[in-house]
Amino acid sequence: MSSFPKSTVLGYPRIGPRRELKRALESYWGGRSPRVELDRVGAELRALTWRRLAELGLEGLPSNTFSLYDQVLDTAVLLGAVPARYRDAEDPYFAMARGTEGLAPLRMTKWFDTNYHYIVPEIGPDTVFKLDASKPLGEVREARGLGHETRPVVVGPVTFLLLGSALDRLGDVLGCYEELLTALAAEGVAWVQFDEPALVGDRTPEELAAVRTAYERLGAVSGRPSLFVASYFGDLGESLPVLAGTPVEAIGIDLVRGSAPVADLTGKTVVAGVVSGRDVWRTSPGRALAALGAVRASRVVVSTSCSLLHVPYTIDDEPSLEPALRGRLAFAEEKVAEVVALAGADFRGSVPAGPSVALPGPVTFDERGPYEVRAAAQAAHLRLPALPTTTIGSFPQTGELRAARAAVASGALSQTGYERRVEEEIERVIRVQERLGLDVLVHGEPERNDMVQYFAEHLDGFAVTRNGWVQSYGSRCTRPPILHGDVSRPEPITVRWATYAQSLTDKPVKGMLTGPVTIVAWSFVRDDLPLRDVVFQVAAAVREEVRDLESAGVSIIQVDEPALRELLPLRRAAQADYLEWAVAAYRRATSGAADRTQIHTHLCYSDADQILAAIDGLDADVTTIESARSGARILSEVSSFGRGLGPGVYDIHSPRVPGAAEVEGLLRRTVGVLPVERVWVNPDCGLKTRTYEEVEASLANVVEATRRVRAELQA
Ligand SMILES: Nc1nc2c(c(=O)[nH]1)N[C@@H](CNc1ccc(C(=O)N[C@@H](CCC(=O)N[C@@H](CCC(=O)N[C@@H](CCC(=O)O)C(=O)O)C(=O)O)C(=O)O)cc1)CN2
Ligand code: MET
Ligand SMILES: [Zn+2]
Repeated sequence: MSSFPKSTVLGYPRIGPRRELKRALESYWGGRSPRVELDRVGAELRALTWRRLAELGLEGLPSNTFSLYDQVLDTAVLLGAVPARYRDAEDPYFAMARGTEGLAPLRMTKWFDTNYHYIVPEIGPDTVFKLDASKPLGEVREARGLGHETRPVVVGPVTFLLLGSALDRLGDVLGCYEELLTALAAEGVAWVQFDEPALVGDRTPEELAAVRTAYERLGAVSGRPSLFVASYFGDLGESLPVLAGTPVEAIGIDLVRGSAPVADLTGKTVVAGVVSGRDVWRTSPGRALAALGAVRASRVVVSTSCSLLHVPYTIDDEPSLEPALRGRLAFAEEKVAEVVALAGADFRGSVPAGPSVALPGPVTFDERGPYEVRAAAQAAHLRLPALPTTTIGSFPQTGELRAARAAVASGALSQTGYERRVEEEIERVIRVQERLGLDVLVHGEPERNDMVQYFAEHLDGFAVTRNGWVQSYGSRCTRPPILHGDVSRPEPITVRWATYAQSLTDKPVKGMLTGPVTIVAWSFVRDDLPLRDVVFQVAAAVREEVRDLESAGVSIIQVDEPALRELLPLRRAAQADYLEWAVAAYRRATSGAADRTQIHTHLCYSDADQILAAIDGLDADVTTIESARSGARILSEVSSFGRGLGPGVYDIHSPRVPGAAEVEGLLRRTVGVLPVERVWVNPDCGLKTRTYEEVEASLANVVEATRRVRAELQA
């Protein structure tokens, strides 16, 4: 058995330093380039990654970390878990990821507590697992052709099945994993990495037994490669002794989120994640060496805390960042260099650092009146019809708008010219909504590159990047802002666009803000303050914006919190505390509004179930949530809120235009469950990724469906 190389990373970005993969994918999907071109770009990106990692001196190179869409979807394909309805599609892989005309895609949801989304495996009792190892084998061979020996990375059986809610199929799936090990051994592969992030969550005794069964069976495969089970995003807790009791040779432990295990792991290799894959800060050598020194194992390998998928490629691509800040930063390439440097240091006998102390957060206090009082004041002021229709905020982000922003950055377009362009777009959005007959209008958010980055650009304490793209799902990326100092709002941010929009119409226009939890969740955040203190600073800035919008005459203000669920700690023991301060921060941001100002909030993930009480606690006058795909279940659960509710009447993630009858059906179901006077009618989420053609057709049907249901109410 070969020993584990002394330095490694658990995974690497794959979208390309200039988003080459995004462009190749979108060009292929749009029919503008052939499949061979997409495959050529993929091969080039893989070669670039291996070459770079080797140049930086990393010894243990991973493979199969590339993906054309998502590594969980790749695992489903590896195991043959392709639902029958996709098998005849022209391209089953992308059909599962994105759907086709007439075929809805598989569900997509957040990867643990990150802003990365994976495709949820659909596994039923009839799923026939059958190994197709062409991708991992292909990457191993491809790397070898380039002179690199690699360690293929595959989502492990327990995590894969838990994500697919099908742990009962363990016995069947293990057959495929056994075959995979045999195939990799035949290829001369020395080590294989199974990612098991699900093991850092609370696991039942049955689930722990599944871990034991899985790795005992895989450990018994004769002639197999050495097994490395990687955990990340937290502590293994009760899963660690279970794993340690199986024949796996190496265990990956997140020493940034988690702490060094007290257990003696003699006999095992520990792949110690001391360089964070979740932030962009340089690693403190003292802290890292102390963490490494505290591990008791036969061999300690230096690694990242998780895949580097969640950070941008390199700070070399950010020449305009302030030098003082730059010096504190490490993106993927710089983190690899840190791993290599730490692996070259002698860390035995280093002393553990003292634990950091959390400060108590500010308490909430409410100035707003009780809901009944607010609702009456708002009704008198707004005079809305029953079943008011509205949208979630953004309208299509056209290529023209993006190009205009790029032109400002390059100096080809003046700031005034750009602002005029934004105003034209706002006017277009207002006219479209008036023509459609919507009741509560939005300005469409054309001035925003992103609902978080835009605010970061206008707040002190944040820096933004030029090329710091991180994959969010498929070809979609974000540039998470860097929250590095105390946050404050030098001047109003959205007021001029909101008042401009309101000046064009007699219908109420909603002001549109992003909430403090979401701004922080979708940024890279300083680590010298407790997260909640940072969130409260952002809440104070949002609160000022709410007040200024109100003073400018805006009578409905929406404060979005789509990431409220995402930051929920993976362990139940920590959840109540998080939810308490997150809700308090939201109320801090919104409770400066007068009773007659209507506060809306928006959340758009189907797995809201676990945080319903917290959503209720936000105390928003109106809550719009995703529901078109999750169905009636969510309706009955939110019916107890006792305030306004807008369960989405159609899914905006697909280009499909819902028929009026279909929307009418959903709406009838909604008013069957919720008191009609509290129901709002809206799509599931913002419309920025759609085209005007799709949006106008869909919204026309929403308005028509609402008209039909209203007519009956009056009858
Ligand atoms: N931060 C964040 N997280 C989120 C969401 C969100 O809206 N924001 N929504 C959920 C789903 N996730 C999403 C993530 C990204 C996108 C998305 O559409 N991203 C855009 C980029 C948005 C952006 O930053 N746009 C910039 C830059 C656009 C650009 O590509 N510009 C060109 C130049 C312009 C041109 O000529 O086209 C370039 O830089 O090369 C702008 O509009 O200004 C993309 O990948 O295409 C959508 C949803 C959950 N997480
Ligand atoms: N107001 C935002 C929008 O409509 C909310 C999006 S939630 C991901 O785009
Ligand atoms: Zn949304």
